[in-house]
Amino acid sequence: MLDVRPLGLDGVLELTPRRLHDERGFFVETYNAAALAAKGIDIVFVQDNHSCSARAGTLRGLHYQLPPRAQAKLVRAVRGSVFDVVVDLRQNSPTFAKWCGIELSAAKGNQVLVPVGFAHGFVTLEPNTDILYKVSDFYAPDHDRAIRFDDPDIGIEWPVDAGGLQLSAKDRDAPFLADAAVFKGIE
Ligand SMILES: Cc1cn([C@H]2C[C@H](O)[C@@H](COP(=O)(O)OP(=O)(O)O[C@H]3O[C@H](C)C(=O)[C@H](O)[C@H]3O)O2)c(=O)[nH]c1=O
Repeated sequence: MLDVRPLGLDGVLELTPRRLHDERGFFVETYNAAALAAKGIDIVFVQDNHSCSARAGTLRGLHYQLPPRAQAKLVRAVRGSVFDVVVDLRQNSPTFAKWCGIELSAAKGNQVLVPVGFAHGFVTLEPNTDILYKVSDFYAPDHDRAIRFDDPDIGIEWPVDAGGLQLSAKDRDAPFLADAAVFKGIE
């Protein structure tokens, strides 16, 4: 009932729960802890978040929380679509500063699992896009961090023109990776 596809960075997965269609439409278990555990994913999520972005080209990220409040995330689009990006911030990782991206859409019903140790961001691909996501620790403003979405040392190939992006001040003024706190001691 749950398809899992590795996305090339350690522990970053695309999850696609199977939709059960009938003449009314469909039903899908969007989160089932036992189904995740059966795939070796034993993360306890404690908070649900919902962000709504009115415009295409709205970019949120790259965000993460530092230890001891680091968060794993399970992200999905419930309306519209995004290009979703995950960046390895584990200093000792062979894929440090590497990124992977995937389109998440309400139509596909796919999700991305972001482990602790990674930054997360997305850009909306259409107007009125709603993203729901679970996190494995509560919001901790003092541990909340951002890195520039366009850091050349990461080199994310966003599928939208940088000129027309909508960014929060926090994201517009975020530091480059070289000046940011990263995850030490997590392999
Ligand atoms: C994340 C969060 C934020 N807030 C408050 C703080 C601000 O007053 C307001 C908007 O926060 P922010 O601008 O950080 O929201 P996004 O830019 O959507 O950031 C989120 O989206 C990127 C893609 C992520 O991966 C993170 O989960 C998260 O940082 O909500 C809360 O009250 N609780 C929370 O858990």
